[in-house]
Amino acid sequence: MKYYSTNKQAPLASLQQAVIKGLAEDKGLYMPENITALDSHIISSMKNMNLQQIGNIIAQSFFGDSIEADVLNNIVNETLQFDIPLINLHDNIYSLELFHGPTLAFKDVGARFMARLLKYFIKKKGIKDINVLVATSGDTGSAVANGFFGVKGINVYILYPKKKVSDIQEYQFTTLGENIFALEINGTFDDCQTLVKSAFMDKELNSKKCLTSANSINIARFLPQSFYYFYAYAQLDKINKAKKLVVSVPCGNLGNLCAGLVAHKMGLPIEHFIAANNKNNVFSNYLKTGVFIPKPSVSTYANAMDVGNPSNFERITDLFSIYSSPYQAITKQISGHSYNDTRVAKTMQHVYGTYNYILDPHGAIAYQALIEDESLKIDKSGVFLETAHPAKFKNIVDDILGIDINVPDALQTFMRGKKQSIELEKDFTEFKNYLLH
Ligand SMILES: Cc1ncc(COP(=O)(O)O)c(C=O)c1O
Ligand SMILES: N[C@@H](CCOP(=O)(O)O)C(=O)O
Repeated sequence: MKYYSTNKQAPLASLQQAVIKGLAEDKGLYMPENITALDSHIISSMKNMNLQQIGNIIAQSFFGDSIEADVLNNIVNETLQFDIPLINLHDNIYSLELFHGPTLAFKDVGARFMARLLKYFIKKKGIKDINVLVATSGDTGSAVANGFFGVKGINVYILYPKKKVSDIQEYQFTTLGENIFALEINGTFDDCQTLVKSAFMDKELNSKKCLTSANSINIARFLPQSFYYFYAYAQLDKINKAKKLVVSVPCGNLGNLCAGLVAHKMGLPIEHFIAANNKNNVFSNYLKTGVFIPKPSVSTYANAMDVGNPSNFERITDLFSIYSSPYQAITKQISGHSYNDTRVAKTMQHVYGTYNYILDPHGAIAYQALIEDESLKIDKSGVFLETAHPAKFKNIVDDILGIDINVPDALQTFMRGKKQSIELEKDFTEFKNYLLH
């Protein structure tokens, strides 16, 4: 399988090239040339499979012609060492709990997969030294740091917006040391993302350093995120509730939603998607107006979704470019909602008070969008993605719910470490000089 750039101005790349490069040289995002539809009987047999077995089928379909079967199989099995349970919250509403991995957010799936695949490719190619650049609004940083920690020959640079991630998230990627370097940028997540993308376009930097990205711009981070859409379906199918499925996704950089759309293109019968935004509503505005206008992000309770210029918008438009009217096709498939912090707090209080379930602010946005969206009728099943453990946002959750949420051991371990970070301005020359020092 070859990968093309969404900007269509770069040569096709092999999987190995796409993973090692991260971003295409025309600044576009790589997409697979073919997204093969699975036979419906394979999808219906998934109800009798576990997560690893399902992950292997999907991975085989994407990457099977580029990697030996046993290698791919091991990568998938090592990646998916935790469950992703679907919890019936009430009536026809289900929470897909994506926070049971080591860093307690959905990013663990893509980050663990990518770390293993990159290790395999750099060994095969004899690359001795590679630098992974990551922009994070909170969760990608910790998942990638965890995935690459201690791996010889790989240095990870995590760019995060100063004072705009939760305390626990910050501990998770600033306390590890060794090959993990945290760069505290005086700006927003979008500034961090722009610095990373600029680094890939800089000739001098690329002639001196081998650079790649572990954001969802990297195909190996992005595509594995479709595994769990199939697994959610399989869990519902097992209890005869998979017909007429609506999925609500809390959106920031749009990688997670886009992975769901890829799963749908592979034949997964999801009837409708809901894109749930916080006040950073560039995408839900686009769904309403047809105009995509990036804007500076504002800080919200759901900080990991504070994105003003989502990267994967171009993958979404690319997926729908086969239609004569892409915008109409997109809005038929996806509806959008946006909520402010007051609404998020009310939702969290309502769900905790009524169902004794603690939502994190990101999941709360997806839940609210799901129950409000007109696509969710009584005969349908509604799934929202609960993308992070609520304890990652302890201060906010405790304040809103008046509780003292228990912090799992996995998170407490990080909090015992010492923060080490380097402060930088949102200035490319400063960042470049830092990388070259
Ligand atoms: C907890 C959480 N929810 C939702 C999102 C938004 O996901 P995406 O950037 O793939 O749209 C993020 C950030 O990626 C996140 O960390
Ligand atoms: N919300 C993300 C932002 C980066 O998203 P990515 O999926 O493109 O890596 C975060 O938590 O860092």
